[in-house]
Amino acid sequence: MDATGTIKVVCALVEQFGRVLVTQRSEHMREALLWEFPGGKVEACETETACLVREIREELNIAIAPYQRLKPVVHGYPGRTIELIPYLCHYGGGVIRLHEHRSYHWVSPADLANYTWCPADLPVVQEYLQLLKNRE
Ligand SMILES: Nc1nc2c([nH]c(=O)n2[C@H]2C[C@H](O)[C@@H](COP(=O)(O)OP(=O)(O)OP(=O)(O)O)O2)c(=O)[nH]1
Repeated sequence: MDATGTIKVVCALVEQFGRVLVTQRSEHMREALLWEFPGGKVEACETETACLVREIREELNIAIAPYQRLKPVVHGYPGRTIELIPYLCHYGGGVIRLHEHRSYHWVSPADLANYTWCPADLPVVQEYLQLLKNRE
């Protein structure tokens, strides 16, 4: 959390074979059953990328290598505000085992718009689609 009370959350856009990994929050989590890019809250004495690597290993059992930070999104949920910080990541090995999430999909860019996203993720999806267009 920073001085304004905003909660810092990092999330990973893990890419493999032209698809990106998306996860569905479980019924027990806040924002239940909505889709997100996996990640979590940054602890006080941890870098963003170290946090992301740790969270993805803990939640999904895979290794990742973050390589590009995207534009952070500040979003107000009832009672709290988060700053969602996305990173493009390479998949670094391991077999996905879900420890917290309900489900996961490897999604092609054209299908990203069909998911029911956490509201904070909508600008991230838009930026990612734009970035892919510029890569062509
Ligand atoms: N990991 C992740 N969280 C997101 C995304 N979009 C989004 O709005 N969030 C929200 C959901 C949660 O409110 C918060 C992340 O918190 P978390 O998953 O680490 O923990 P939590 O709130 O479920 O659980 P708690 O520790 O507060 O009880 O950020 C996203 O793409 N990835």
